[in-house]
Amino acid sequence: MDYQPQLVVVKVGSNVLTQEDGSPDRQRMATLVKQIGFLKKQGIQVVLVSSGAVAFARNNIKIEDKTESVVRKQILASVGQIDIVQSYKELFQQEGHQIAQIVVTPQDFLSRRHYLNIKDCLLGLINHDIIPIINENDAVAVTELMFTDNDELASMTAAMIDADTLILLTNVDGIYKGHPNDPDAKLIERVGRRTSGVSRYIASSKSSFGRGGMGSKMKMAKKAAYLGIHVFIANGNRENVLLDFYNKQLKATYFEPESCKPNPKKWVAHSDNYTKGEVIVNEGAKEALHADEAASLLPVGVVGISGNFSKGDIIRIKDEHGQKLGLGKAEYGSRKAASSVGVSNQKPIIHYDYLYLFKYHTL
Ligand SMILES: Nc1ncnc2c1ncn2[C@@H]1O[C@H](COP(=O)(O)OP(=O)(O)O)[C@@H](O)[C@H]1O
Ligand SMILES: N[C@@H](CCC(=O)OP(=O)(O)O)C(=O)O
Repeated sequence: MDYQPQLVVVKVGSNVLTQEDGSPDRQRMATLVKQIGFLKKQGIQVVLVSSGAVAFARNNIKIEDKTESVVRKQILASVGQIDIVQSYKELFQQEGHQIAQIVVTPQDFLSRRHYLNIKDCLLGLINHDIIPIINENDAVAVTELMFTDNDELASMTAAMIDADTLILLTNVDGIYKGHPNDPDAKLIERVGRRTSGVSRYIASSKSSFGRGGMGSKMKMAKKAAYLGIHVFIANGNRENVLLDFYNKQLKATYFEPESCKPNPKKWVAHSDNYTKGEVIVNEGAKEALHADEAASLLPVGVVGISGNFSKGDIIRIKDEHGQKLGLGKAEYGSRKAASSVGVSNQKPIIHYDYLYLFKYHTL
């Protein structure tokens, strides 16, 4: 953990920003803003991914009982987002910082070009010393068009801007070997490349306003660490959580980063829900992909193609038993791919730099 952070993505969960009765916890928000101000004074750039839009509006507006749940959420989020950003604006202003609001949907990450547009915008803001505050555009992102939660959005953002650190702030100190309310449950302090069996400790229970739960936090943390990012799951309700991070005294579950991966691989890794087609591979290809040596996927190991995809689209890789193995960017479209199934001496259908295997984030 001995490194000097320079670009940090901090994600704040709804629970950190709300009191037990569900009302906004502006005191907590102020404490976090002050600490982000401190990090910035030390020369560390910070991007904030903040939940809380729904939670900030929940106690403020009365919605008719008959309102459909999706519309209810849309109303709450679009009202609450103003409040949350207004509060951040006032608090950051007191610390002498300017902020910018970015609201996104998963579709914004779909094409490489659009992805790079968001990246340019974020880096532009950072280079002008403005703190970007990101949230999902909950007013339009509904049902299957949503991020799993803001942990996914934060992990995507950290990978996109090549951040060195991702801090996921929630209402517990990290992942426990048991339920966090159980006094005998021990905190898992470090997760490395070879750590396994963590998922068995994850209970499906969520904090009262959380969306994805600890399972999604863990998956995203592991993915980001594989891509080369230092990841901490820590307790945003602890008074000095970000100062402790700076002083290397943070109580947290820390995910050790592996070697930093090229940016295109980071994009592919987060495209799980947006695939346009599938390639089915045989056992030999599966072994080659899972070997320690880096390997691209060649048509000779492909036994089937499905879906209608074009060059540049993200496709899913499955084995012959239907098990999902990973993702990659198609080097050619489905028609050409289908004609080269099983043929040797062909150019890769997925190049290694654009390949992501799910084995990297299972724990
Ligand atoms: N093994 C575990 N260790 C820690 N927390 C866990 C574990 N299993 C489930 N949880 C739950 O995960 C919750 C945090 O996830 P979530 O509700 O999504 O928070 P957030 O709103 O901060 O994103 C904790 O409040 C806790 O109840
Ligand atoms: N975008 C939503 C939060 C969604 C979400 O992922 O919440 P959380 O699990 O608390 O980080 C909002 O601002 O209310």
